[in-house]
Amino acid sequence: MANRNIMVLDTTLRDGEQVPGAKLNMQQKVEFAQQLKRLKVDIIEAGFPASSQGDFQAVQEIARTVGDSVSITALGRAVKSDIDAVYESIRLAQQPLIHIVLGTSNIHVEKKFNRSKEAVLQMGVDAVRYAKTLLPHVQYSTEDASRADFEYLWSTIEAVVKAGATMINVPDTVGFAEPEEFGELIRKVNERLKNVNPEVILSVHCHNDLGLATANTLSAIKNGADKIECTINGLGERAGNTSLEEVVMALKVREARYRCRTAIETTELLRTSRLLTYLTGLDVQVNKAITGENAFAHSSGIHQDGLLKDKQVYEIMSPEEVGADSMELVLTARSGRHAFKHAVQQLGFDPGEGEALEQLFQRFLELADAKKEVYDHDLFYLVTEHREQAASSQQLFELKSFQVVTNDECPTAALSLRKGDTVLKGSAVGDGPIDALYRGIKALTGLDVSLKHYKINSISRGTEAVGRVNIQLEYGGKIYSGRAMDTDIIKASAQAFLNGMNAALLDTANDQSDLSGNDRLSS
Ligand SMILES: CC(=O)SCCNC(=O)CCNC(=O)[C@H](O)C(C)(C)COP(=O)(O)OP(=O)(O)OC[C@H]1O[C@@H](n2cnc3c(N)ncnc32)[C@H](O)[C@@H]1OP(=O)(O)O
Ligand SMILES: CC(C)C(=O)C(=O)O
Ligand SMILES: [Mg+2]
Repeated sequence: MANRNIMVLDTTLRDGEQVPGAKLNMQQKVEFAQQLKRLKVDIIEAGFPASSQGDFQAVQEIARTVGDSVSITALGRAVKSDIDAVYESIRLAQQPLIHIVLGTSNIHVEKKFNRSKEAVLQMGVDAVRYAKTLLPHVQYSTEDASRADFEYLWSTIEAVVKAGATMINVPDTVGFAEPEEFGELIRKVNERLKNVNPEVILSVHCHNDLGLATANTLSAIKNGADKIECTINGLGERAGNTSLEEVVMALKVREARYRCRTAIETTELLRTSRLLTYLTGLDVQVNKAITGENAFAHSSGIHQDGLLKDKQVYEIMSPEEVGADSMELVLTARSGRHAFKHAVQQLGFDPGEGEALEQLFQRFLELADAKKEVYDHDLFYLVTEHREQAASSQQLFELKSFQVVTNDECPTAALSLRKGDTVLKGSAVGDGPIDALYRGIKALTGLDVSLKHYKINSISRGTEAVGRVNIQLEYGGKIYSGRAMDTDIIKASAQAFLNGMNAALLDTANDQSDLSGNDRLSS
């Protein structure tokens, strides 16, 4: 049996934008919509045009500039003026779709609208009839469906389908459903819907209040849903929406079980997630499935050993499949001899055997206990010092001291670095303290690097919180990462930048030795 196609509607620009702090301007929305097109989503929900002139214009601009090969929709209430705003904003797209929402649960009908069920149902029918005079494609969302009385929900669906709705969206608006129950709801709706009009597309829209959005969406797919609504990074009202990357990868990795596929270009997933983080300033938790920083990082010895023997031992999908760099082995005091040996060999050294290896490994453990994470340049020092090859370590930079003065006028950084036996001192001004620091480091090292990514997270609470800084820089056409942790976030920022530079220097040294056929770094 051929795999079933599941349509993907991305609502990051509508439900995702309902998150406090996630407000984007028009240019940012268009940039994100362009990335969604590269990701190959089927439908982009671009906004709620009746809410403000700014949102109307953003939806219109997305429809005009991005809506040539991807369907564009926007949301409105079951109110004529909202539907007019939706129509006017999306009509320039090639495949415009009007989206109308109206509550179906007793709570919504009684508390929000204070009307009879019949009156609310009629509002929905009238809204769909009106929308159909404007466009052929109309989606109707039965808001709060998972808490609705089933027979009332069904009469609403039947009535709006008869009025011309071409898509029925069943939302778990408040994230109340659990997977078995939601699957059963979709199975029942699907069964009846196919008898009324088999052409109508059945869609689901889940929220994550109990952390079940992905599970509920997958359960709905198993039970006949043709279309899913999701957001990148699971961004959305309250605890968020179904995370697009999680459902798409679950369908891909467990294809044999679901027998469903989406058109999503999975290698664009991480790029899309990073763009959203950059545009909104809302970070992804480090252990978030698929797009979290640690999603493909392995730090314990038994896992690292298994992965080095065969990636499948601890990897169910390859990082490259979602657009991430290849798997990352993070060296910590929980790492074992296999991972340590591998890292030393990657640097171009021979880690030795027997007693020699054991001595080196014990020194590594001491360092790892003190430093939490051990980076390439730490290993480099460890190995070269151990072998009395101090001359080779002349090329790496170490932070000796720094002072940053920050004010409105000209934030300034004064710092000194050590390079082998030489101490380099200098200062710089910048747009802010980190900018001043990085300008100073660049001037002292003389390395023409460009900073591509800077991220800081707090990894503990209180005034003693440890800041973890991750950077990416470009040097010689390649991207290098650096990270560092410290209770002083300015120090962590300087150290991460230097770690990235040292990684670039080590790589360059290795490339040169490869070219000359003379392994300069090995003993
Ligand atoms: C589950 C969801 O995510 S639904 C989408 C949520 N998105 C948004 O709310 C978009 C942003 N919202 C807005 O900009 C504004 O709330 C607007 C423009 C929609 C409405 O603003 P206002 O006219 O000032 O109304 P306000 O928001 O205070 O109240 C909502 C009104 O719409 C009514 N309403 C709510 N949902 C619907 C609906 N689906 N269909 C028709 N009327 C509705 C409410 O009953 C209330 O009407 P009332 O004044 O008669 O009691
Ligand atoms: C508009 C609808 C689909 C919605 O966002 C919800 O019910 O959560
Ligand atoms: Mg929602």
